[in-house]
Amino acid sequence: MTRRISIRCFTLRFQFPIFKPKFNTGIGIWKTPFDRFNLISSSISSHMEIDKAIRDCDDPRLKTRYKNAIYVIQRALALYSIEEVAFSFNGGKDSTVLLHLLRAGYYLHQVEHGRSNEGLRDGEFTFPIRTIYFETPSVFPEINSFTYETAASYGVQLDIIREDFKSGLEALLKAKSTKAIFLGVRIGDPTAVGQEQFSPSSPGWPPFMRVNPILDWSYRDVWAFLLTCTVQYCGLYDQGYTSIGSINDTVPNALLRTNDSSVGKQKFRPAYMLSDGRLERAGRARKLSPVAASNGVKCVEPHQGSIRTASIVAVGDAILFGIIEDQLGPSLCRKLHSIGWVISRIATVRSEVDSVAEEVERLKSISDLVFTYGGVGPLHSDVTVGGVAKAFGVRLAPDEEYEEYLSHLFGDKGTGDRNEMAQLPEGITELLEHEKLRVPLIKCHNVIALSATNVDELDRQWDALIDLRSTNLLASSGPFVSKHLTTSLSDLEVAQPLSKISIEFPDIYTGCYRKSRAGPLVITLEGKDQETVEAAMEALSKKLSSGVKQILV
Ligand SMILES: Cc1cc2nc3c(=O)[nH]c(=O)nc-3n(C[C@H](O)[C@H](O)[C@H](O)COP(=O)(O)O)c2cc1C
Ligand SMILES: Nc1ncnc2c1ncn2[C@@H]1O[C@H](COP(=O)(O)OP(=O)(O)OP(=O)(O)O)[C@@H](O)[C@H]1O
Ligand SMILES: [Mg+2]
Repeated sequence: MTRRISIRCFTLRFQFPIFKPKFNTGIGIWKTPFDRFNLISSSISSHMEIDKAIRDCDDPRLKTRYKNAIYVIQRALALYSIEEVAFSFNGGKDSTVLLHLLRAGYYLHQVEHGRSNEGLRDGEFTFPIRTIYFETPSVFPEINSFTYETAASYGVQLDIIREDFKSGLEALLKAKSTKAIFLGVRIGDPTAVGQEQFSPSSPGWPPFMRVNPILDWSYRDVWAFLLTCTVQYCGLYDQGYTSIGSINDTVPNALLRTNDSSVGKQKFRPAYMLSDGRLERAGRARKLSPVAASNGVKCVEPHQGSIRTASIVAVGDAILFGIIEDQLGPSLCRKLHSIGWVISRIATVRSEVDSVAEEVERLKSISDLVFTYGGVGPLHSDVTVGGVAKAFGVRLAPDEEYEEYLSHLFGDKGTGDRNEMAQLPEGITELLEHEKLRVPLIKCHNVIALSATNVDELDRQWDALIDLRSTNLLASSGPFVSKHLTTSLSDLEVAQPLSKISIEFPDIYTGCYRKSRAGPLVITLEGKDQETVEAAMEALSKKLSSGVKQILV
């Protein structure tokens, strides 16, 4: 059964190695960022040396990524003339990688066509591809100066555009015949969803081909390349920035914060120290709460006293057929309730992609967080992740970071060449890592796919989620205060006074149950504010007068 297999999958112990870039460049071995500064002066500047640095390095994954990216660049240069292509450069790390790939790719393309001297001016290589930079008033000054300085260093002629992307591109295409634009977009970027290495611009945009040579590169590939090639990158990345937007929406990544507060100012480790590349954009949502950010909705930070809602989707035919009794749902409800969250719905669905997708799609728009459990694993009935992808309208794509976790768990006992379990919703997946978890939890916007298959595992995953303070996912919204009352009155006698209380105290939840038909009725009043709950209880006791047996706290 799915559930058993999943238990086995996730109970082995292993430690995912923090990304330690291999700095063996053939020039020297870097150990610390400090060493890196010493090396900058001897940094590689020639386009040929980029190619050599990669060939000489001992990182097979980087070599493969490089080879594929160069292949895409060469295909583009074969399909379009040099006048018909442009490069969209903004000084960010991804576009810096692409700049150097284009330098190497163009050189290799020329060599292939027996024209290795073209593009050389006074022994210096002039970057031959028209380069566009959309400069905005809200750009980080460090990014702006890096963009200009880099352009000057590598003979790049920058076309500065001070319009929005669409209008700027329209004007560019009118002025100069541009058929293809190179971009440093990578899978995982919100804008990458649905893109291939060659993707026509979207409907409504001016017509050109978007060429994405590093689409399949991971965060660590980017850093492995920049460090291996010893090329300069914008200094903000050494100050904890991991993905850079505008000054209004970008802060250093809290996951890189150091404990050193001696100087009274927060300090951050460099970007390449971030171990989980999926959290690269964690510094890109300063003004949004995590939940709202993932919904694309603007709202204030979560605060004590506000109501936060969760929904739960249990996936499993075995629950619906009555073969197993679901214990995780009630346990999760108790946990959420204990931190003041309101559970709006708990639904159990068949182990079918469409059933999961339908429920998740509905609940994700009415809840702050949706939890799923069941249906995670290697079996054909393990459809939850596929259902979540479908709910968000994205496809499943291989996820290297996750694959690495799984290969640590399974070794060679994977499921063949393509590990289906390592296919995650493309462009929207965040891996929630924690030392208590053998495998990180999968989070897609406001949906968390729990892999727990029993209450112990659920406890562990819950503790990890609570502990992930940097994500502030499960911030307490202020605990509920409750008071109970027992009465010997009948339901009919209680009905009217209770409905009056609901009207008088709209913020109070009321609930009634009897342990047995003949036993007393237990009424619960619950709310966030102690005084209101007490006032409601007093009002109710007065209304029931002699029928009240006991008030319990
Ligand atoms: C050269 C270029 C071409 C773009 N083409 C498209 C496009 O075809 N469709 C689209 O929706 N967005 C397009 N965009 C916009 C990007 O997808 C994205 O909105 C932009 O890079 C801002 O990303 P950010 O919000 O992460 O800063 C393009 C941007 C640039 C610079
Ligand atoms: N203002 C801009 N001018 C020119 N190109 C841009 C601009 N903004 C984005 N792009 C293009 O879109 C790509 C993706 O942008 P994105 O912000 O994801 O990456 P980046 O800026 O290179 O690196 P980072 O993720 O660290 O910010 C860039 O590599 C670049 O090709
Ligand atoms: Mg950027």
